[in-house]
Amino acid sequence: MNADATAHGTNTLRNAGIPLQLDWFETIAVNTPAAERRAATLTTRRSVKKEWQAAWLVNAIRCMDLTTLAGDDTEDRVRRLCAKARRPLADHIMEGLGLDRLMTGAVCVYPTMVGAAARALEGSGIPVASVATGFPAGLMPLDLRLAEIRYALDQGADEIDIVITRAHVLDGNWSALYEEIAAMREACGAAHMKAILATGDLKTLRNVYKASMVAMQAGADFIKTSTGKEGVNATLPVSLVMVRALRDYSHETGYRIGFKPAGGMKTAKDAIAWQILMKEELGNPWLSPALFRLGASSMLGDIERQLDHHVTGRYAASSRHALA
Ligand SMILES: O=C[C@H](O)COP(=O)(O)O
Repeated sequence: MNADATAHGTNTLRNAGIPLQLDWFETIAVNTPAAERRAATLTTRRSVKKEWQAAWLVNAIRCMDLTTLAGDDTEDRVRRLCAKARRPLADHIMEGLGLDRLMTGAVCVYPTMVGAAARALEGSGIPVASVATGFPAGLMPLDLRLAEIRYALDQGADEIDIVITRAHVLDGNWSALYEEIAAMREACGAAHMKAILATGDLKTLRNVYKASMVAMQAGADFIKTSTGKEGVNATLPVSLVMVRALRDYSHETGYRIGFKPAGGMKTAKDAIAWQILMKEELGNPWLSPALFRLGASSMLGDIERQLDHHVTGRYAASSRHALA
């Protein structure tokens, strides 16, 4: 195991991966109704109000991969997003909360936008995450997918969000999945790798557990639910199964793996629900950007609106909190 300093200065052990262990997941059974029931109770048993709510929302910003992954992205849009990542809340909200400094966990963009993001974030300490490997479908030859990782790194990416070949999961070809992810991890070098499982394409929660385990065995630093482009993106039952797999892997190996729900999360309520999941299933260490990221292109606006209300007692029109 090698010690690794994350972008936020928290020391953690980086997952080196292990040889493929089929017996850790081959016979796994997932009780879907029980997972759904457990996920449903997460948000009903706790009522988070006032200062506590504000603190959870500020933490959500610290853990957010502020994202733009659209076909009409431009360098201008990316620069505006980076400005928002540096200063996610209006001055009066920062003052009202008594905060001096706050920034997002990362900015997440397409590979051709990495250069613009890296320049705009220079000196901020905010990492640039790039999607790669034929995002979102991953249906490209492996050598081109690996070359895309190298391109993004060359442009200045600090983190790489890879996509897996869903067919390997649907066909139960675990060794092909393992080999692919291990090759990607090697191409990432020192950059942390998040493995996007595209859970909405994987058909069963059992497949979600198995794909999570293979990704971690192959050396993923984070497992991530979705690209934001599948028909169904991040859900709490899927996330519960992934964090249980993560907990099992950590228990077996001692490595702490990060979790990134992504896709379709838009509200402050979502931000709190996923943090409750992390706290209840894994504990406080998984509420820091080193081990938890919320991948979202349009959640920050609602969080800012709720924090504005907390500080001023009034709801501002959503147009006042433009972008993200
Ligand atoms: O990785 C992040 C996701 O692509 C963001 O999805 P979203 O646009 O639905 O928030």
